[in-house]
Amino acid sequence: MSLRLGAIADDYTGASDLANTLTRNGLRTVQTIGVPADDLVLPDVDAVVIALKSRSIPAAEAVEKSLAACRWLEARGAGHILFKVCSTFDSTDEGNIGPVTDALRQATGEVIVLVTPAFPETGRTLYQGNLFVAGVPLAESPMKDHPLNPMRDSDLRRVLARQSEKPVGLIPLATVAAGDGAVGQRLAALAGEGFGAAIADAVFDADLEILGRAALRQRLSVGASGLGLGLARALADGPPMSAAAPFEALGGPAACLAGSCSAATLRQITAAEATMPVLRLDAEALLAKGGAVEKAIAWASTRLADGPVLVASSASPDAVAALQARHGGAVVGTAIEAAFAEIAAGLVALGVRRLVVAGGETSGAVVDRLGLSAFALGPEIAPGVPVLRSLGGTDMRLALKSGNFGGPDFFRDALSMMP
Ligand SMILES: Nc1ncnc2c1ncn2[C@@H]1O[C@H](COP(=O)(O)OP(=O)(O)OP(=O)(O)O)[C@@H](O)[C@H]1O
Ligand SMILES: O=C(O)[C@@H](O)C(=O)CO
Repeated sequence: MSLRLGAIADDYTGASDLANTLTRNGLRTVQTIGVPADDLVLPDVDAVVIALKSRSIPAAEAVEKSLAACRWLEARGAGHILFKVCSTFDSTDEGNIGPVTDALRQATGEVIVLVTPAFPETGRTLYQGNLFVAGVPLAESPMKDHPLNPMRDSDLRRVLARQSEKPVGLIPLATVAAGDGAVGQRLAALAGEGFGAAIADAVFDADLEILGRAALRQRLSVGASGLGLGLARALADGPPMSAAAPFEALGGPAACLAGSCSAATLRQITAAEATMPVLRLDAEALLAKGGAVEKAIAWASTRLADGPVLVASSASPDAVAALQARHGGAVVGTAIEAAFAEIAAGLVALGVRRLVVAGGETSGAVVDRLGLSAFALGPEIAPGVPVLRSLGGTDMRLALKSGNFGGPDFFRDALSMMP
């Protein structure tokens, strides 16, 4: 297997989002959970997306895991490495996008790295280095209230510079519009001036096609699914495909778990109440570890025979802030993720093989606890969210939804595509 593209994703939902985009744009792709074990048999593919849970861990650990993934991909011949970050650039002033980019740049022998989280299909666009989410500046979007990495600066040059060893420059939209040659010249000029990274503006998929071609002249780039689209279209032999083939039906009980507190997930949970039983977890009770997990599994066990259920801890920004003020943000996040991991294990013990999980960190905790090692890509449920089939181990169908992705009826839509 000699890979055309190797990707390192900083969370599991982001990895399936990217793998979906690569697949739809003509690259046969598989998603692995961490660096694959030597005995994991992978299909013949053009691209591997290694999913890490490295977005919100200490920067040094994120660097170490990302370098290990890079070494594995390069050993399989990956011609280009994409570090997949969130389309809302989720990170803090301590990292981890900057430190990982610096380390990968050095490991790949690059001088400067093209960076763009633009993903127009989901409303993420970049102009003058400023990120917009559905037309709203990042710092005014719901991302300003994220439980783990509130984003309160829309200028990504400043955001990335605060995390980086070297200054961060800009590839303005006018340069992008002038073509991949102009982008290459701008990168070379910035490198000559000592810049280590350049934020590239992009508003339309056509901009990302140009950036994909320019990025491929380098060993490394950093971005979200939009850049994945550009890279895949430049690398693929065939035309984009409209839809991946569905997997065979699995049947049996199905469940949804939501640990995401993103605005889209909150709306989706409310909508789900019309179509399935919903258990809203008491976050204080989960932290108290007084049997809340066991009660949630027992609640599900009496309902699963009648149809899918949804278990959610999701809360409004005010409630999240109040809980974090009482216990500390990291303590809260880790405890709730651990609770979801145990609930997922309990559901699988009850026979659940079809599972929808909302939230990147939540998905990471669940998938790790279930011991799943890789996924094949199925049809797209919503932009950025494919149906996944586990490879090796227990046969399962999953959907790992990024917090802000999906329409109001996402949970119902996902289950209908995972028979
Ligand atoms: N009621 C709650 N109060 C505080 N924190 C919560 C609550 N419920 C869940 N959390 C935590 O909030 C975090 C949500 O992050 P997660 O990545 O799962 O969702 P997201 O950020 O919306 O998704 P994505 O990263 O895919 O955009 C997790 O650490 C989760 O444990
Ligand atoms: O890029 C995105 O927005 C998503 O793939 C993601 O990474 C959310 O966790």
